[in-house]
Amino acid sequence: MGLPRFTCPRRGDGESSPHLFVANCGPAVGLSYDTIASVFGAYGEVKGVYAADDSGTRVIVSYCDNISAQAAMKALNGHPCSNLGGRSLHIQYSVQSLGKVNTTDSVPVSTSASDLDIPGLYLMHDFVTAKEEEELLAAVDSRPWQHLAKRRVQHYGYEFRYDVNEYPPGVGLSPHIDTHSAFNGLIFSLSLAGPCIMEFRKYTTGVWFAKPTSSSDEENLISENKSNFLRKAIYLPPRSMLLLSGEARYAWHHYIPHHKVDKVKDSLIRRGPRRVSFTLRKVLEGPCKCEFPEYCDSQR
Ligand SMILES: O=C(O)CCC(=O)C(=O)O
Ligand SMILES: [Fe+2]
Repeated sequence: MGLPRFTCPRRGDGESSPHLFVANCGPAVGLSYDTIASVFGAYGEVKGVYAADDSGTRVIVSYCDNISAQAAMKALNGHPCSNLGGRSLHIQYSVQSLGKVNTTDSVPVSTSASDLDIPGLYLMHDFVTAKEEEELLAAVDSRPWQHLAKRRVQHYGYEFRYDVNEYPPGVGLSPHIDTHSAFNGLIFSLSLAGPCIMEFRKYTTGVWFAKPTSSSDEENLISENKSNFLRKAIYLPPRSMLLLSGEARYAWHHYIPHHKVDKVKDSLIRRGPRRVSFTLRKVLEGPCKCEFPEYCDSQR
């Protein structure tokens, strides 16, 4: 299956395109493609709304003609839009190129940690029973959630530890390494309610510094050179426990793609209404002394 391919906006693309590259807009910020199509439809006939990348926050709105695109650009660029939850969109012209993007442009997803061959990575299936899962979900749902831009969290212990994360469909997490100087060498993550895939990246030239949720990370993600890292991915079913230790914890970025459907071997697996993860970390006393200084904020 293929989708139309659009090139990133370039200087000089001018106002000659019926295709708009729209940032700060998409399922990861709570705007469905139907809603976007209907809002942009006020300025002309919309041929389609497509994901511009896998961030969930950038889309291509494709009109039948340039005039409609110009009208939408004028009306919507940089202005808070009440029909889009008050969001201000950042719009640029984009151009459609020949050919199709292969939507399977993703790394093969393994179902067991041993297939990935990343030292220190472990996945235990059925770590809790269905009954325990239900009880854990009921326990967190009885407590207040804190709303972040794309997901909800609950903190236990220290305030900066995001120990329970809730991801709605289509929402993931930008690539990051949990800060070495803040937490010790073991990070556990228990997946409940819905599945997802987790991608691991080892950057071969330098480190890609990132905080998980800032929009500038998404900019970095789009512009990064995809050949400078190794990629591997694993399927995290509900009730499984992931352990990141050693090299997996210290040297590999982990990333949850912003997908609604994941391709796992030959199956397409829908994310489900939500995924809740219990992330368990231990606060580190003193500097990190890991064996991966090139990735370590204590040793740089
Ligand atoms: O949701 C998960 O399984 C991982 C969360 C995570 O990586 C984090 O909070 O740092
Ligand atoms: Fe993390």
